[in-house]
Amino acid sequence: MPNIRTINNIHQQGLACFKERYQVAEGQEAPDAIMLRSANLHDYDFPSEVKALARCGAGVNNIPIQRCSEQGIVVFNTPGANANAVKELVLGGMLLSARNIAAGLSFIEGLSEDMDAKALQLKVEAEKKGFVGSELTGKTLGVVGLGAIGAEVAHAALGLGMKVVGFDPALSVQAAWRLSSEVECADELKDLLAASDYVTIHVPANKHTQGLINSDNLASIKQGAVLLNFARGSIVDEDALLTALAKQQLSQYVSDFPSLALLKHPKVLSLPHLGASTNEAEQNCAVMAARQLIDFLENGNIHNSVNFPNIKLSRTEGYRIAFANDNVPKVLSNVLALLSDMDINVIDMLNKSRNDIAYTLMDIATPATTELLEAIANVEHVFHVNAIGEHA
Ligand SMILES: NC(=O)C1=CN([C@@H]2O[C@H](COP(=O)(O)OP(=O)(O)OC[C@H]3O[C@@H](n4cnc5c(N)ncnc54)[C@H](O)[C@@H]3O)[C@@H](O)[C@H]2O)C=CC1
Ligand SMILES: O=C(O)C(=O)COP(=O)(O)O
Repeated sequence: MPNIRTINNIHQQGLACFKERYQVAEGQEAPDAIMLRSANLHDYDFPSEVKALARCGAGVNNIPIQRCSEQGIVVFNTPGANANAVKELVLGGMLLSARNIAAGLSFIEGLSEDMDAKALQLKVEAEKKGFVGSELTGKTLGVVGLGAIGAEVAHAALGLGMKVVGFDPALSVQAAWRLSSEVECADELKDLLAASDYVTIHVPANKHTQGLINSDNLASIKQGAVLLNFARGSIVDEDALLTALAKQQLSQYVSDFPSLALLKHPKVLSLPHLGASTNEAEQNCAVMAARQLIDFLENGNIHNSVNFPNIKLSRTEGYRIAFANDNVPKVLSNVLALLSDMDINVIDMLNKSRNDIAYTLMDIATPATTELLEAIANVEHVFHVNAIGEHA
């Protein structure tokens, strides 16, 4: 029976997918796979049994991908499964800032309950002029990153009557197909910043996007623009942000990632990383992650991995083995020669590669023995081998 260790709060519907065929628990011993959300695993010691990690969500900056690849651990995420939830909160963030909602709420919270009804009404009507806002319709939204979330935000903004400019030089063909032709494409990030009343960031956090919004770029931003960050804190350089707020270049920063330097800043609205925290998104992500893990553990198939190639080999007959190796010549032929020497017949086979990693699924006529698995593991450049399901 395979073991699943959970970290973070994983939606019950996702856990229910494993039925009684699996042992699933927080802190489960000898886990074949780990399911998690935002927990930081950079200093985590992976037990030797771990074959897969499933991030119930989009961002994988909390996972040491390179180390996982080296240890043959397949890392999955759930692209698009929480995009709608983030989109809705981004709309909320724009409205919070456009209509002074947070300031209005604190004003009301600060009123004394000792007032009579008439005094309350007079006070409200007298003070509301301090909270006059502006409308989103007719304004320009700049969307940095037009993947699953960026595209949804762009479409919702068009629906509100905003003009939308996007920037995404690495946009996938699939994502481009999803995008409305009404989204204008900026050639440079600076062009987007110069044209937008609101700028929202939807790129992954990695070494290329660290400090993507910096003093150089912020110098181009339209005077008084609002910056929204529901992607990751590291994408915005904090010193540059504070300077832009002080110089009124930016009128507000709305962020899902509170930081000590910004906590009490009057022009910063921070939320406690709530973008994907809806029942629907948590369920979508957990169910998708669980299904991907089950197909991997039971069939070796890989769908939505961030480090291994996608692969799907239908099960017909025989006994399945899977192995991963450095993506260099001769490994496959060496493994096939070994099978031939051991008089083992191959019924079906699929080999895929991605960057430095090659991965093979093979259905053989007889159950894989420990001797066979050890022999494959000893082939030069093979770094992981596994018998899928019941074997000898
Ligand atoms: N606040 C929250 O709770 C959540 C935050 N996120 C964050 O949002 C990020 C994006 O999520 P998705 O849209 O689902 O991912 P996605 O992978 O569908 O889209 C990301 C897009 O960013 C583009 N991109 C990458 N580098 C870029 C750059 N330098 N400039 C412009 N575009 C660039 C890519 O080409 C891709 O189209 C996640 O990586 C995660 O960090 C995701 C979900 C929830
Ligand atoms: O999916 C993402 O990238 C998120 O940031 C969501 O994080 P969470 O699952 O709510 O901890």
